[in-house]
Amino acid sequence: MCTAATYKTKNHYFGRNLDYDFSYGETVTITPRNYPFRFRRMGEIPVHYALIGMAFIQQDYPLYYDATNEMGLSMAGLNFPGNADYKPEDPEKDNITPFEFIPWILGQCATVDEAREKLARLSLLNENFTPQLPLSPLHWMISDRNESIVVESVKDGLKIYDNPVGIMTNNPTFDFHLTNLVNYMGISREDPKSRFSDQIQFVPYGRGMGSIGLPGDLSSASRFVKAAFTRLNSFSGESESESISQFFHILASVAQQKGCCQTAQGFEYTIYSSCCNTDKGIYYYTTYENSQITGVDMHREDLDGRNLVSYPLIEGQQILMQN
Ligand SMILES: C[C@H](CCC(=O)NCCS(=O)(=O)O)[C@H]1CC[C@H]2[C@@H]3[C@H](O)C[C@@H]4C[C@H](O)CC[C@]4(C)[C@H]3C[C@H](O)[C@]12C
Repeated sequence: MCTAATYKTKNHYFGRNLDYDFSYGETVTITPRNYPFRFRRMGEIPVHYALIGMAFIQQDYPLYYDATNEMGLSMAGLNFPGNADYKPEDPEKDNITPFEFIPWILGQCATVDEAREKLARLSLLNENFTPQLPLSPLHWMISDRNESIVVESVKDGLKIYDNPVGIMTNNPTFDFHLTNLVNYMGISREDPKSRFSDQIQFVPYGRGMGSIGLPGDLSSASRFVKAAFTRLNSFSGESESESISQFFHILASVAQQKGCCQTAQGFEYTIYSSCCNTDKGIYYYTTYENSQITGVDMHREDLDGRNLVSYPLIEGQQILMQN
């Protein structure tokens, strides 16, 4: 399971929980402007926007999970098993493999509107990175500081949804999540008013009772509702510290603790949580065992370089002893 989110104060923030049962060895990866992006069917883009995000580097290629470019456009891929359907080559379209999708959009687009133009010609090509690294079934959220969309390549084509909620999780398709949210319209941050019956008057016996019924389970549908409620009711100051603290709290509301979701390989857990200040190009993260927020600033690197820059995750707790 995974959850992605956006958040805006003075700056704009984009990030996600990466929930899975094992790690590929991903690193915070900066792709500078002059690293040549070679596409399987679309030739080479020698110069493009610089990117920062989380990626698994293979054969000197950044396989991004989520990233932001220097213009503040961001993108995250989340699992979409059983629904993702990638296509054979279509001579009428821009054929991009799913693992090239983040570089293709973030390398060239500054806004969601520009991404929409590229998406109008796009087909997601059914071609593996290598036989050892087959394609993952994914869907994506793309966001700038003003709006978000969701992209799903399914049996009957490429679907693009406006995402007014600024949250995304996993299955089923995105339209379900928006409809499902309506089931929770009675939930509120305020004390509930009794509408049970006019024959009996209820008085709340404690705080937080307006949110009774908000789901707390780990399913994708429930995480969507919980994260949407938390994000849409979020209140924080505008400083960097207050904003990223609030962002990590939104993600924490749907984080997964080891042991609660069993898989064939073990347990699904929140391997990392990320929060990118998309205006400043600073990528913050925590890991399951490192609650300290660590940051990597793309503008401290040579963005005109040609080589990938990779920061291994700091994974152990950084405990500050106070005595
Ligand atoms: C597993 C990750 C998604 C996490 C998630 O959504 N979990 C939910 C599980 S569930 O539905 O609820 O069961 C996805 C997100 C990005 C994916 C990676 C990126 O797409 C980059 C490459 C792409 C290659 O084709 C496969 C390896 C890979 C390195 C992918 C492995 C894996 O599928 C990742 C890491």
